[in-house]
Amino acid sequence: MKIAIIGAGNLGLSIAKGILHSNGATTMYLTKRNTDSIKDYEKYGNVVVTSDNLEAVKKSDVLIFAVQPGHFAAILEDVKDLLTEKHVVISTITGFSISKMESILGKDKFIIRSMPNTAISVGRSMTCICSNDAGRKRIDLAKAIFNRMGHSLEIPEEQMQAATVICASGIAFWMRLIRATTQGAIQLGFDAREAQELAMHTCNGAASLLIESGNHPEEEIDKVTTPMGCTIQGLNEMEHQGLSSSLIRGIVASFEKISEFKTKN
Ligand SMILES: NC(=O)C1=CN([C@@H]2O[C@H](COP(=O)(O)OP(=O)(O)OC[C@H]3O[C@@H](n4cnc5c(N)ncnc54)[C@H](O)[C@@H]3O)[C@@H](O)[C@H]2O)C=CC1
Ligand SMILES: O=C(O)[C@@H]1CCC=N1
Repeated sequence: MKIAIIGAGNLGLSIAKGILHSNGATTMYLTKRNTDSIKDYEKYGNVVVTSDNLEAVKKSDVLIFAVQPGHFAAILEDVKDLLTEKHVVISTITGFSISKMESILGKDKFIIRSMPNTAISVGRSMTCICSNDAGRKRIDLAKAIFNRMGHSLEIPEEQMQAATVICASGIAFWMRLIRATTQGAIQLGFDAREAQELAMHTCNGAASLLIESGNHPEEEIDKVTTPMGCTIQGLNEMEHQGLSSSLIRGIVASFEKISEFKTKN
């Protein structure tokens, strides 16, 4: 697979790391306007670093765009005449609709809109995807690419903003929960490094339990909560203080913000 990542910034480089981690490409082009900070990637023999988007597009089949929303239309205009039947266009751009991409590239192009998260760099992204009509022919290819770097789910385009909140911003939300747990563990006497180790591996274990068993979280909670025990005591206190409510409200506030962005653009 010949992949180009157009816009090797935070997310683009996370994807590049995920692709390298999973041996997911025969060649990979990484583009950026100023390439100094990413030249090191050329130490991987199959990686080409360049500021020339046109060269990257010509030499690649799968084009993953990870630039800021304000730059995307102009870049599509620049490359559109180079697109052929071999190309699959995958956008990771927040709030940029498929119809907007089609209006620049044409409806006949294979277009996939995706929302990965930065855990793609370690092969653990939750990635939501959707496509235009033509792109349906390449949706399995897109899923295969993202499944090598985590888990993917096809969703209707209307849910893409909500998926951004849950999956992309979600990394930040979960980080805060892990940090808060770490702070609690330090207060109980662990040193900072151990406290984080306990917090993050417990978090990993909890998610893995659900992924592997298919169980509802409450089924797993029931197994841990001894009647009159310490777990239910802690859990109820967290709920009295608004744990679930605060998470839900934060998610809704984040969605309101992203919806505002959509209206403005
Ligand atoms: N950071 C995240 O967790 C997520 C970000 N996104 C989306 O991904 C996109 C990129 O976000 P970030 O990586 O955070 O931004 P960023 O600013 O770190 O990266 C964008 C990169 O594009 C490069 N660039 C600008 N113009 C270019 C051009 N003409 N040709 C080639 N490269 C060019 C910039 O030099 C920069 O390195 C955004 O649209 C964002 O909405 C989506 C999901 C998650
Ligand atoms: O915070 C943001 O607005 C962007 C979208 C998803 C991740 N970062």
